[in-house]
Amino acid sequence: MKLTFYKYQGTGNDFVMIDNRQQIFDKNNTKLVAELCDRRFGIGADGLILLENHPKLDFKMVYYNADGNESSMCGNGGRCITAFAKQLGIIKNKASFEAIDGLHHAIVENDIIKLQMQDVVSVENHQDHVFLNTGSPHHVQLESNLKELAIKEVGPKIRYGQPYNEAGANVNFVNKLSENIFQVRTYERGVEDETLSCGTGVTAVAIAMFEIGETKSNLVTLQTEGGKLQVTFEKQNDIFRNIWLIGPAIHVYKGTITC
Ligand SMILES: N[C@H](CCC[C@H](N)C(=O)O)C(=O)O
Repeated sequence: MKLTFYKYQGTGNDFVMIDNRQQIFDKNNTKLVAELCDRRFGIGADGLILLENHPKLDFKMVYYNADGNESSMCGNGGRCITAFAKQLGIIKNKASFEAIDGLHHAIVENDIIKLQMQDVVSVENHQDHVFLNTGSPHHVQLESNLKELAIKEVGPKIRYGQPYNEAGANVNFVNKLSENIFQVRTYERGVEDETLSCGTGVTAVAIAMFEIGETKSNLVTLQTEGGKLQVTFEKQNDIFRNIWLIGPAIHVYKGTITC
């Protein structure tokens, strides 16, 4: 089969995007998804995203990690699919779409996409880390020397360790640069490697830093290996609402592949 795909990246978190409105893609073919995401034998990406029709909303988003398995919400992917929908002429500068964690609204301002994330109702503040779910599960811990951090060794130990085990969590290491600017490195579940940024991850970091008092600002800048992201939110009665993930989403190239 000849497959047309679009390569997108959001602060270095990259995706194979497929217009699946005609339902042409074999969604149960985990091996195919992993092969397409393979950086040596395939196109290469952190994940694969299907854009599908929705009966009421602009579109539906289906997300797969690079290991080929469908997974939880991808924040950078949500920003990239919004840019993709605009490129396809499905939307102009606003979108409402369904993802695995529910309804999302998005706003396009040139290359910058603002994506509304689901509310966060629980933030677990542990002794040496914070755990919360921003559409995907995230472990957040402060780490002063991110430059020297052996993330490929330390990341999996936490991702597979207690209490996450096989189901796992994404692991975010944070260094505070100023009152409302934090440097972040992320080891991602399902990619099983460091990604240059993680959208639900930086959202988790911003909320976690506010929760533990490392910032009093509700507009937080996250410096990732792949670039700058911003997160805004409001905390009302112990619930974090009106959460927006803001940053670039770039079309890299369009291609075809026989598979
Ligand atoms: N790997 C994550 C999903 C993608 C998250 C990330 N790419 C983002 O931008 O939020 C997980 O399995 O929980």
